[in-house]
Amino acid sequence: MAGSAGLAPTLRIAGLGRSFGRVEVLRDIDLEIGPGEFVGLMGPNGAGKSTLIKVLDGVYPPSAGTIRLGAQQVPSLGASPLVGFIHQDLGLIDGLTVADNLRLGQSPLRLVGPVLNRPAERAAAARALAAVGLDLPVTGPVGDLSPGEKALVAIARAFARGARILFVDEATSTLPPPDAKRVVAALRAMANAGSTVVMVTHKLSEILGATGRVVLLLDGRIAADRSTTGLGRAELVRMLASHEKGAAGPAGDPRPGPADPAAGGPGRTLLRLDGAHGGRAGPVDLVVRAGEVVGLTGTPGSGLHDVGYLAHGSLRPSRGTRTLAAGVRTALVPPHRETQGGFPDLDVGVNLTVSALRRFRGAFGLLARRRERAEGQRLVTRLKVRPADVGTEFRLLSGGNKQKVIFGRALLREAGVHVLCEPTRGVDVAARAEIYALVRRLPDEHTGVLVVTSDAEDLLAVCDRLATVSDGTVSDFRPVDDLDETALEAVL
Ligand SMILES: Nc1ncnc2c1ncn2[C@@H]1O[C@H](COP(=O)(O)OP(=O)(O)OP(=O)(O)O)[C@@H](O)[C@H]1O
Repeated sequence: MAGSAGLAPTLRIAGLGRSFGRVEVLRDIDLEIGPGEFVGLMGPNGAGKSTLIKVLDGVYPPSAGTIRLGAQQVPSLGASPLVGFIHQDLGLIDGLTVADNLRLGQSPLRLVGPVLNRPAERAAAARALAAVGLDLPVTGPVGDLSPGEKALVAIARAFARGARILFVDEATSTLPPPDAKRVVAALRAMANAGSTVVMVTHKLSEILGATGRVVLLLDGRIAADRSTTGLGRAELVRMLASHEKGAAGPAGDPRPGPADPAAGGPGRTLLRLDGAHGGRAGPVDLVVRAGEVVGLTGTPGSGLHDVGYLAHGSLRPSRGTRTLAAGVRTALVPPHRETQGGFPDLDVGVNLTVSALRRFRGAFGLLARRRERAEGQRLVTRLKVRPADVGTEFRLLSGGNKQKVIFGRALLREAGVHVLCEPTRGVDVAARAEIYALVRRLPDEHTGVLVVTSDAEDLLAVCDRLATVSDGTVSDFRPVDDLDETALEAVL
């Protein structure tokens, strides 16, 4: 892996700041990062991590400060061929081949005149892939690759174009654990070969397992910058928690287990799928009862999320049946917040309450606006949405804060069956603990929960029983107490 890389130049950032209107999102950022460093950039949702990356990329000019690459002061790093940026949207085109994606934006290799040198392009593509430990046909479409392979192709492309400093913004947050591990291992190999990697992540295991240095951003400032040598999980959680009340860590409170049958649940079946087919899923047999949290996991392409949509009702079974108990409503946290989540131009308050307006209707069907806003504000505070104001436009929120609002909206619906797809995607350590606590409190004699996620930590923290989805079908359920994270990853 990561063959003949030249050394990365040293990056020096001094006094960097960025404001939007009167809001100072980044302040006094000083960082010096040398060749071969693998830096993990952490911080709560809304701390300014993505804004920092965007300022460095040149998307936003800085309001203050300087950026130096080697000996040279530059307005941003985006124009330098020595620097690559990998955003969550990887910038690949599914319909093009791997080789064409790797050459995207560059002039084609030619034999003579207009005649393309396809063999040379393919050979260069194979070399680029080998540098990230990928061995797959370069003539196949990128659309056929797994999400992890796509991320590796994006990294290979940056590297092949000469990048020796790589910024990776939460590229692993949507990947199942085995894929995320492959990506992080490829980045580690690049750093070992003399490149510089700066990776934004909320995953403590990635910081501790792969990086050599952690930079903690809080409220737009650097709150800690230290080597990860000798740093343990507990201390890392403490670093975060010392600034974020409630960041008890992903373990959080112990899972209480299914509601006591003597107290009325679990037992009553709220939802059942019998031989249901829809999208890539089917045949699916599934029961969600009151008082329990049921978990489903699987790899991308397994039909996992389609099982969620079938359960929620947004996907109608083309065959088989879906039965909801009388009077039971469903609520959904969709897996892809950027495209399915919110109303970008409406404010956070409306985004929270829009699916639950009937709760706020009084006499003559009039909306009790004040009560609606107060309820929204309560959830904003509870879920630690930043900025903590129901009046903020949804589109201005950071990724993790959008996720919290979408989760809050599902809570407000007061449904009988909550279908939560990837409920903690992109949220910080404190919000994750809060979401776990809220999910654990949901099931009662009227309410059941279905968690559909590739995140093993979610399943272990909140579920009573779980099964895997593969080729669209659901395996036998196992009590979660029979499994640990390693066992779960092995089934994925
Ligand atoms: N164009 C903008 N106008 C106004 N405020 C903005 C704009 N872009 C970002 N912000 C604000 O800047 C803050 C930092 O956002 P940013 O996306 O950098 O956070 P983050 O640390 O990457 O969070 P996450 O972990 O949730 O992705 C947020 O409060 C966000 O609302």
